[in-house]
Amino acid sequence: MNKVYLVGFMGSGKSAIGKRLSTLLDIPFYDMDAEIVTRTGMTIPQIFETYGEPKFREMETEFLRQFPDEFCIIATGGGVAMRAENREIMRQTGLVFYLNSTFRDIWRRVSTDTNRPIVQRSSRGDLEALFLKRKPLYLQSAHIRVETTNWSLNDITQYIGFQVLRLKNG
Ligand SMILES: Nc1ncnc2c1ncn2[C@@H]1O[C@H](COP(=O)(O)OP(=O)(O)O)[C@@H](O)[C@H]1O
Ligand SMILES: O=C(O)C1=C[C@@H](OP(=O)(O)O)[C@@H](O)[C@H](O)C1
Ligand SMILES: [Mg+2]
Repeated sequence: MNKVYLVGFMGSGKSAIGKRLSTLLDIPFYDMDAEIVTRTGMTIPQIFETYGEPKFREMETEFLRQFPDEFCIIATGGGVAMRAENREIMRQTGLVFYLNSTFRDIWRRVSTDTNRPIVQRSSRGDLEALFLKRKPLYLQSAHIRVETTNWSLNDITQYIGFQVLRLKNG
């Protein structure tokens, strides 16, 4: 096990926890969205608008395929665990944590965000349907499920850090 992957729906805390976890464990952190933004020189909404969602999904898979072998934290985007190839790469190259949140928390966090094109084009009902549809695939991709409701970012970070050290050294 080398990489630590965080998966889960938009707003479940993957990026925020990934960053904290990287500080706690003193290992590098990569946010897949931020990496794709840097590589393309475009924002996520611009990529969706210019090239379309399928091309963005291809960029995500390409990122996973080419990423070097190193002990690091990777915050995935919320759609990454939907592709079988992505799930396979993640499970074979690392330990996958699913951050499980309630839809109520998710909606509170993301509904006004303009940087998530899927939120922009969805009603609350549409987004909740997507949340329910995706959940089984997050579960399929993950080695460990983390319940985040009523937990602070620091609590969740400490818990995942403890599990990583336990599994890496054990
Ligand atoms: N457990 C939590 N407690 C408090 N705030 C949270 C929690 N999880 C996420 N957040 C906040 O919700 C927002 C979205 O989180 P983010 O890390 O961007 O999610 P993701 O990368 O999974 O889409 C951020 O402002 C983050 O700080
Ligand atoms: O769930 C999704 O399909 C997406 C989630 C986003 O990442 P976060 O989960 O970090 O918001 C980003 O990759 C893009 O807007 C698509
Ligand atoms: Mg994120």
